[in-house]
Amino acid sequence: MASSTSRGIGLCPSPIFFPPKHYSHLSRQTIRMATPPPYAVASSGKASTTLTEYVGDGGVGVGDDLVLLFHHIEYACKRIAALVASPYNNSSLAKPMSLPTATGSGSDRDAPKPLDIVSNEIIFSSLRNSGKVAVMASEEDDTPVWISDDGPYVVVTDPLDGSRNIEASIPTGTIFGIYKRLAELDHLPKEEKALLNSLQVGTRLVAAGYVLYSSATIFCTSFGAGTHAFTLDHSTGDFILTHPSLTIPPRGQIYSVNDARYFDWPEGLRKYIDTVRQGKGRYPKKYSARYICSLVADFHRTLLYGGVAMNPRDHLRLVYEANPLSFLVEQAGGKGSDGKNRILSIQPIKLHQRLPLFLGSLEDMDELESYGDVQQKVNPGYEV
Ligand SMILES: O=P(O)(O)OC[C@H]1O[C@](O)(COP(=O)(O)O)[C@@H](O)[C@@H]1O
Repeated sequence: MASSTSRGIGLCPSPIFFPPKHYSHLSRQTIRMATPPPYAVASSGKASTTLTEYVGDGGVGVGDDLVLLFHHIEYACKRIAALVASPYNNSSLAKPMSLPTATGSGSDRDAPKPLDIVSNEIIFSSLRNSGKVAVMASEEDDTPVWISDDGPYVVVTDPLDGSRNIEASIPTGTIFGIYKRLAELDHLPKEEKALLNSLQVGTRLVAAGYVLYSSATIFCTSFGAGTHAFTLDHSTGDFILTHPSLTIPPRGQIYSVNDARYFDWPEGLRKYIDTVRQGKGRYPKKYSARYICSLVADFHRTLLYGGVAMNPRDHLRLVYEANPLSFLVEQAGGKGSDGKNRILSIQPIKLHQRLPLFLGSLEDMDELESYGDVQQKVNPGYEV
């Protein structure tokens, strides 16, 4: 295990969720039978669609392997949701850890908090238990972890993004992307094939998603046929389909950026922000600013309300954050770019590669990119 983090940190017991670890050998039909029917009933009298049902039956045609894998990801995210909301979150689990191995190895990663590590552990054990994953590449690990030679999928993940907010109970999120294992690399040594499988270009994504841990826990996902969001019903433990076929408005009235960095921005980005907030852009309304400093939360709001969410400096990661979220925004009719290029077309060359990230409504993104010079090159390393 080539991780800088120790597997086996004591986990809080999961309160109510039935672990799916025995499901890996079961068929989709058997899982459906083992899954209790949803209690929630829409006003039409029709039972609501759960994520499990949607993935299994919803016409997405993803195949049994992906159904199983999703079941395990769903379970992991429910555990993380319980953890971030627990009293332990406000104590030692929220404190940053020193990162001796990563620092010593010249790692490009930020110092994790125990909650980052525990979330990573939860995702890892769920992926392993699914029996469907060949390799997991996590923002919390220095190198990808080879799990199983015959796992059909590769999972990339940021297990708990925005954890710098955790002591203040501000929203956080899990981000993941799923690729097929590249069978043509099977003959290579494990370390090599683990890395190359994890560096697939975003256009090869089979599915992606995020889970927002906020006032509601939202599981938003796409299999390449639209973007759909499910809300956790805490009384039943089911994710209920609440936002089928999410479409981002072609134009919003909100920009989302850490504008304390204004004086480190390039001219083009300053001009763009100055223009839209004065209502002098292509859309003649004064824009508002919203910035939570938690990527999943800022992205989720942008998907629903439109506008543009950005981090113009080299900070967010192509593999774990930019690619999965760009896949989702494109599937919702929007755009993901580094300010110049389509994110999904950028070939990753490093696992923890960082880049400027702009995600949002089609018209807002086109207008922003027309300013050309929007990537922040001055990146002094801010303390908060
Ligand atoms: O400091 P900045 O540039 O505002 O960056 C904030 C961004 O960093 C993140 O916290 C991600 O960084 P971490 O992975 O270190 O938590 C995002 O959630 C947030 O959007």
